[in-house]
Amino acid sequence: MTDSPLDQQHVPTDHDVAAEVATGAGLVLLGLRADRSDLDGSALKDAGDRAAQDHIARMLARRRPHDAVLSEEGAEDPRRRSAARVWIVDPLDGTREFSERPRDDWAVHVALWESGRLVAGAVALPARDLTYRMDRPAALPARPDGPVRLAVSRSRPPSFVVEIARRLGAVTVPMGSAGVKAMAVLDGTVDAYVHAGGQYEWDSAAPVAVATGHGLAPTRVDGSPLEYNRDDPWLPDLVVARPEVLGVVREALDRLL
Ligand SMILES: Nc1ncnc2c1ncn2[C@@H]1O[C@H](COP(=O)(O)O)[C@@H](OP(=O)(O)O)[C@H]1O
Ligand SMILES: [Mg+2]
Repeated sequence: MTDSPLDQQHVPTDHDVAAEVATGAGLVLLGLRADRSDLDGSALKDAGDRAAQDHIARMLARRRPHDAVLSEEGAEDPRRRSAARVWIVDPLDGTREFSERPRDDWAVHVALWESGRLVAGAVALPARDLTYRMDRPAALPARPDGPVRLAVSRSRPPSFVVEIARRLGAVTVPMGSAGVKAMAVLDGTVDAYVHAGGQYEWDSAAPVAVATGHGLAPTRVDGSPLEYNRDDPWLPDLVVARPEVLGVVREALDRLL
């Protein structure tokens, strides 16, 4: 029996939408960076934030018109407090690195929160031509012997994380963007990403969705669950660790807190 034309139509899942929207915004950002050589520094950051936000808002309105959106660059959407489905978006994470051509450590984050949990998400790393998806996990590469490798902010490494690294005898690996750091755990570049001292829900939602899809169990630094779509989107700390180091990282965090 052959499928009817309707059966053959591909109905995009929420995962597909997250990946399509994040990848598409990444292409817009790459184009902007290539075409607008007249822009630099804060002008390029602002243009990037705006172009990616416009693309994402337009695509989500087209693909998922009934859902609310919480975006770093968007106006507060009053529907989001009562909505069952909210897209949590950072149109350009690692804005500073985006503005420093030719750095590639910047990302686009698109996640979907539904009734209390993250159910879809994608992190695009446009300058590396990669999009990580919650629903397409790859096995983590084997961990090499040696000290724990911790991803930290290259521009403002939190003193809390520097102290954790000292106590663990860890090597710190500086890079921009929360999404890039979380994906560096998945691609085996580092063993863990620990952050404290300030961040918002959009900085971690999509990276946490993707890391969860890859079998990891991200938490707050005190081990409590990460909660999204709260009234105040301030969500200042995060731990994403591969299983082999989670125990020692947790122990160091518990001692310091
Ligand atoms: N102390 C802090 N307060 C607020 N946001 C912070 C922060 N430290 C890091 N972030 C945000 O987390 C993201 C990753 O930062 P970093 O590259 O330093 O690790 C950046 O997002 P944006 O680039 O979207 O602003 C940055 O603004
Ligand atoms: Mg961000």
